[in-house]
Amino acid sequence: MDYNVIILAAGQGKRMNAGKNKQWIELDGMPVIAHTVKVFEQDPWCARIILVGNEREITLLEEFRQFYSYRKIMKIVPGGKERQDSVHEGLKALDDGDSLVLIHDGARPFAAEKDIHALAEKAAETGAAVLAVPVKDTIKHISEGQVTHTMDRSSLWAAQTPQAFRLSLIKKAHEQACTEGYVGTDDASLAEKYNLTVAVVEGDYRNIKLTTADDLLFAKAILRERQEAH
Ligand SMILES: Nc1ccn([C@@H]2O[C@H](COP(=O)(O)OP(=O)(O)OP(=O)(O)O)[C@@H](O)[C@H]2O)c(=O)n1
Ligand SMILES: C[C@](O)(CO)[C@H](O)COP(=O)(O)O
Repeated sequence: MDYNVIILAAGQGKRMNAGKNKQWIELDGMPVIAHTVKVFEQDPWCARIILVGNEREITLLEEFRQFYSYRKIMKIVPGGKERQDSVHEGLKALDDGDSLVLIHDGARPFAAEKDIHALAEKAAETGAAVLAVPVKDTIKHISEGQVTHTMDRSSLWAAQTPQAFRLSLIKKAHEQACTEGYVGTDDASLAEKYNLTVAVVEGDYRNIKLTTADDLLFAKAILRERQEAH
């Protein structure tokens, strides 16, 4: 099995409040983005990486690629204002419509190879698949400071990345969304909007997105657990 991956690093990390793009925060002496790229550099199924970065950080990303001798990064392209715009830019860098593309947040450094493989296999079969985990909390619907109702948790799952698609399908969905001005918070939601079936592969709770400062505590614990396992 062969896939290409688009890794997104063109955000600002406002909620992390680190005074810089959160991709450059160091964990175990390596920036977050280096941990994320390493997962795919090491995965034999990954053929090519498209890295999407901030316009003003492209040179920094070129230097980063050289420093870590990452060989699979085929292109480093500037992203856009929203995550969806950045994915769209990444998709434009790929042109084999039949191929499988994975789309992944640079801010998720702990995706496990076995989950990536299960996801790729599922998308190769169905055209579109996401990693997700069942929600653990009770979820309330709130309006004007009051609970309107409690959701049925048995059908609620939290979507993660990577998400995997046949390139032609997700390109078409992104182009249509762009034309219509539709914005979704992930790529699968665009596929859903245009009536594509999206399969779910159960992921791992450790595949966190580093969003706020408290996520770094969990990240450090995950790295410590890995070191102890070796
Ligand atoms: N215009 C954007 C916005 C986000 N991302 C990327 O999408 C991933 C998930 O987004 P998120 O966690 O929201 O990152 P930020 O946008 O950086 O964070 P914030 O919303 O707190 O500013 C991150 O790896 C981020 O770099 C991107 O490539 N381009
Ligand atoms: C794509 C994503 O990581 C799936 O959980 C998430 O939707 C990104 O969301 P954010 O709004 O950019 O934090």
